[in-house]
Amino acid sequence: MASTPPYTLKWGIMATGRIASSFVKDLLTDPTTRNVYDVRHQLVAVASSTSKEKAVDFCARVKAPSGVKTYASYTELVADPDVDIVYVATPISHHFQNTMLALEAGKPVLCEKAFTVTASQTKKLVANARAKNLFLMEGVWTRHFPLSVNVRELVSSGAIGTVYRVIADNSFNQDLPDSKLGFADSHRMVNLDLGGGAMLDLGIYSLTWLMQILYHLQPEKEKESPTVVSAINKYHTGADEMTSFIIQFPKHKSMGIGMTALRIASGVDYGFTGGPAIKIQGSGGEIQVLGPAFKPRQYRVIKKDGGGEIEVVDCPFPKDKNRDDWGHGMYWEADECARCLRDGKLESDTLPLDESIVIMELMESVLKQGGVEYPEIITNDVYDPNSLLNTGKA
Ligand SMILES: NC(=O)C1=CN([C@@H]2O[C@H](COP(=O)(O)OP(=O)(O)OC[C@H]3O[C@@H](n4cnc5c(N)ncnc54)[C@H](OP(=O)(O)O)[C@@H]3O)[C@@H](O)[C@H]2O)C=CC1
Ligand SMILES: O=C1OC[C@@H](O)[C@H](O)[C@H]1O
Repeated sequence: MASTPPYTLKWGIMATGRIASSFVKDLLTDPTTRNVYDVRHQLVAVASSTSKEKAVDFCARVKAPSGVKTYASYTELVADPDVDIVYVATPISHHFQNTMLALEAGKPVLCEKAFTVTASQTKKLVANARAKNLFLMEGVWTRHFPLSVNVRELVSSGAIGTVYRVIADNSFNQDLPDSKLGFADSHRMVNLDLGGGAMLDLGIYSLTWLMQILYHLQPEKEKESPTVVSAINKYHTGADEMTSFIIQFPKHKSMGIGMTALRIASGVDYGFTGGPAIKIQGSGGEIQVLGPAFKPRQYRVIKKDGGGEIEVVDCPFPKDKNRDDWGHGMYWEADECARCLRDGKLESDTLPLDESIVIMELMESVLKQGGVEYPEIITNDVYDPNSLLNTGKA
């Protein structure tokens, strides 16, 4: 246990949707329930682009402590001097303009995945954060799980030899009769206006598994950006509903095979009975990761010379009994933000900004090869504080 008092990070929450609620409930859990003693979190403000009532209702829903400020605009939130960092929890379509709004107001940002709709937008966010000396991170929570940390360490230690291939799938079982999916056409999962489609929302997790092993662990001097080929089936809205891609690292002789789909599932029971959705294959063995690619719960290590023995490691998500037994797993990325801000770091070593740019370039290429096109208002990379995406008002 640390003897100095924990560093407190004061959060401002932009948007009041589903993931904002899960994230804030995680912020409000006691960090010691996950054995964290060096940092803690305080919710200071919540903003809805729609109305103050929505922000007030949100606070009630997450059982926020009294005194949290509520705003009816994102502009008011980013101007609040008590806010240390802004969490952007809007649809993907809005991330570029909303993150820029916060950076322009001098606020560090944690922005939900996918970072943006285009690579050019991500590059502009990164350039702006760097120019202003502000912390910025893409919110790919899975990277910060102890499970991911353990698996990366295992691979680095050579536990399964040289890794030559990673296979990862993140697919949702949303098939309905008449070629329909279980989302209304207006839903952010399939609506092009909101950056919808399997790749940006779910495929990013498959790509995360490929990249955190095959790219992130490469020594800095040998970092090799991969080439990519893809195949896409489109939904009737124009968004991608089934997307597969192969990334290749010629110098390292390695490949990653990524899949995502809205119509079928990632195997029976996310791999617990039907085979894992993530396999990390090396010259000396294999690591299998079980559970949904965005929230896996177990990994298995099978060594070539292990005589058939399988090491099974469960990685639970700590819950806080005093917060309705809540604990989703987003607190680890929040802890990472707190440690970075405490230590004066402008980016995380776990998901560096240059890596987010490479990831965004890959996703853009995957979608372009499949002919997916998003509307101009959400691909535009010119910041506009008065954009409908910032004000919510036409
Ligand atoms: N890390 C994870 O596990 C998950 C991450 N996500 C990511 O989080 C983001 C938000 O997803 P989610 O919370 O499920 O989405 P929701 O639709 O539930 O919420 C989005 C919120 O954004 C705000 N918003 C602003 N403009 C619009 C608009 N035109 N249409 C809809 N909402 C708008 C709204 O809040 P308000 O009216 O208050 O401004 C709304 O409540 C996405 O980027 C998604 O990829 C989503 C789910 C899981
Ligand atoms: O990020 C995500 O992970 C969990 C899914 O339920 C959600 O749709 C997606 O946005």
